[in-house]
Amino acid sequence: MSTLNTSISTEQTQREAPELAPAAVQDKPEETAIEYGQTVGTPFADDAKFRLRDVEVYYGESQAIKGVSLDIARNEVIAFIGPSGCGKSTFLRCLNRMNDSIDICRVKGSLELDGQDLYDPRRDVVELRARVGMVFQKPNPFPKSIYDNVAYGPRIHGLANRKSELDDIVEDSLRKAGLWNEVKDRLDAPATGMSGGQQQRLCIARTIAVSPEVVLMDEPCSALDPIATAKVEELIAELSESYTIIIVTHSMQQAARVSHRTAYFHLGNLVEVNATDKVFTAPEHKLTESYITGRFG
Ligand SMILES: Nc1ncnc2c1ncn2[C@@H]1O[C@H](COP(=O)(O)OP(=O)(O)OP(=O)(O)O)[C@@H](O)[C@H]1O
Repeated sequence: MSTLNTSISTEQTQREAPELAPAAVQDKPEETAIEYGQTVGTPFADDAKFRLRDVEVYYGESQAIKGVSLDIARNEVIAFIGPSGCGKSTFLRCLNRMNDSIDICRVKGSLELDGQDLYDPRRDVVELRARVGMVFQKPNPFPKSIYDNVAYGPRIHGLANRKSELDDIVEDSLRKAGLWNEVKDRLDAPATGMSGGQQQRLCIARTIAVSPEVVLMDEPCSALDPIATAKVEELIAELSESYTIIIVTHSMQQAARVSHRTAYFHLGNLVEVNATDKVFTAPEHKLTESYITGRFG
């Protein structure tokens, strides 16, 4: 087990995905490892924000997550990658109990945030989702003004006593989301009139306005053009200084640019977790290697 280096520079975020090393795949665990739910690499961390053990998720009778154990360290950026349907989003949604809203979904296993049971029935889920915020694939601003989108969370959580305090939170959140200069003169304009990339950064501002500890991102750039994507990726690097960030992405280049560790999922199993450079240059598992070299997925 090693302590993660969780600092990441803008320069790192802008680098290209490293060249793959397909020759280095001999003597890797075969698919049999998956049958036993073993994960190769470094799934555990010294400074765990999330401690997740033997997590299983079912939709009715169908099992989507098959005994996944993983630590997510404080202030790390971890990317979840894998073929479509492998369970990345399902596992991500366990972390702020978004799956609770799906009637047929059952979550089993031990899931802890800061040593406390995430699924304790006494837990206030609204408070949990403020601590563990989420940014979705498609920007989903409320049909309100730019200001009110960001002020919404702080208002319902009672984070500001006076209008001036709320103004400060809105400005600070928009600055952190790299949006302040673009919108400061039109805070009363409808958010739906912004570009897609601006809307996504507004959704990030809305998420961070309630001072979360963790930000979950489910393919946050899939609806964005390359320029808007680059801005969001820069933002992820900046936010990683203050927050734990977990990002689901179909873009291996994006995972390579933004994350410290990468977790590779396959058919509901967590196959490999390693430092991102290692996953993309010298993966330990044959399935990871097959995926990153484009043999499937
Ligand atoms: N609401 C749901 N009801 C029933 N089954 C679901 C539901 N959501 C997901 N599943 C199933 O769970 C499995 C994992 O889906 P999930 O969306 O988590 O995968 P994913 O890796 O995020 O896929 P993608 O990359 O396509 O978004 C799939 O077989 C999917 O069909």
